[in-house]
Amino acid sequence: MPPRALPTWPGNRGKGMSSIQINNVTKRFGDFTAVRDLSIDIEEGEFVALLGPSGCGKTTTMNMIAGLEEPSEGEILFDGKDLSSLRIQDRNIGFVFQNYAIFTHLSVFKNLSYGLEVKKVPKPEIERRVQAMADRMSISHRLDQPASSLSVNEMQKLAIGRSAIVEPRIFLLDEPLSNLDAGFRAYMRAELKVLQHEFGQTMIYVTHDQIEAMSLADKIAIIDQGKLMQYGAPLDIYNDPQNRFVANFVGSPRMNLVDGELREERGALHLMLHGGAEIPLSGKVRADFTRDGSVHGGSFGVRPQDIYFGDKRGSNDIAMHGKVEVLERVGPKRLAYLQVQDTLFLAFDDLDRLRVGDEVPFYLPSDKSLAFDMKTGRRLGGA
Ligand SMILES: Nc1ncnc2c1ncn2[C@@H]1O[C@H](COP(=O)(O)OP(=O)(O)OP(=O)(O)O)[C@@H](O)[C@H]1O
Repeated sequence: MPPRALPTWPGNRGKGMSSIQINNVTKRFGDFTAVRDLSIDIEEGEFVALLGPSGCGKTTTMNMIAGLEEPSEGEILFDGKDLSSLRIQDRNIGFVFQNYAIFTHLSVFKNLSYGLEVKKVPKPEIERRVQAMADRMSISHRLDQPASSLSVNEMQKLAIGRSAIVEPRIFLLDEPLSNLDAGFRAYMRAELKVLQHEFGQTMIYVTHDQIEAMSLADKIAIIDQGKLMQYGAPLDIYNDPQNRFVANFVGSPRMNLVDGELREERGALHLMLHGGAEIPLSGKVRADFTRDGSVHGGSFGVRPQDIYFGDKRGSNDIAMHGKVEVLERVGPKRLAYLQVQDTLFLAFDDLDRLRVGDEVPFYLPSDKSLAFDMKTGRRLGGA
């Protein structure tokens, strides 16, 4: 792994960060609606990830913030002001795209100095700032070389340094790490977090990688088919997903989400799963399913990390029985695939005693299990 760069950047705190308000923004391309009635408040200095599957409207949202696309409806305010009449180059927004946008025929120095020259910064000041940024990015030994001679990893650092050097009020990053190999990607993830802290800029980061979003962002906006599904701090989203889409999208390994019909018999409520198994509901998750009285079918959600084996720990925890189909090593733990009729549950083998083929009891903790309405996908009950 490359060594951490030692010098720190003097930073931008208090020098021109921006808050951004996206108010009821819709973007249509002809008959197609790419973004629907989107509202997000971003505080100054915050690091916000736009997260969602391919084609959900992340880049379109980013382009509207940048001024590259106009909203069909709604408005975007910077520090409470509408900048739509300002030229893009006057908005003071920095970009880093997946494909770098580096001038490969120019030297590393020229790439770094370009934005400052456009702003007519005095020459000695340019030299000082280029040197400081090159030191910060550990590419100062490459300053005189053409950018085309850089490795992919150095190129990525140059792309970030080039945008950061002009100290934009807002930094937009669109999948900036997707071309990197896994090791350097993890390093750059950590490095970006440090840089954001040093630069102090408002950053918006587009990604379809939930691990990247969870580890980097102060807040995540999860988007599906142009609609905002949830906006909040990573842990709040992880612990308290507001709908089935978010529950399914966030978390690794994914949450167990099983669908079925509710059936009540002599006071006992069961979720009859489509694969033939049934979950006897009790405690909090039972109350969640029945709270509004109108739900007949639902999804039951429980994270693999919350299922347990051995002795029952909570009086309302739900006892199940399944066959260990597969054991898969994930780091220091083993992930068990438990077959219950036609339904599979994933759980971590927390006692490290399971063997493939075993028929074992396991427990679903009622207070950590989630209920979703099957029709709308909305969360029932809640934290
Ligand atoms: N100029 C355009 N004209 C027509 N449709 C467009 C245009 N730009 C984007 N779209 C469509 O809008 C939808 C959202 O695209 P967008 O690029 O914002 O998604 P995304 O979430 O960034 O996806 P990806 O991760 O694949 O880039 C897609 O279906 C895309 O085909």
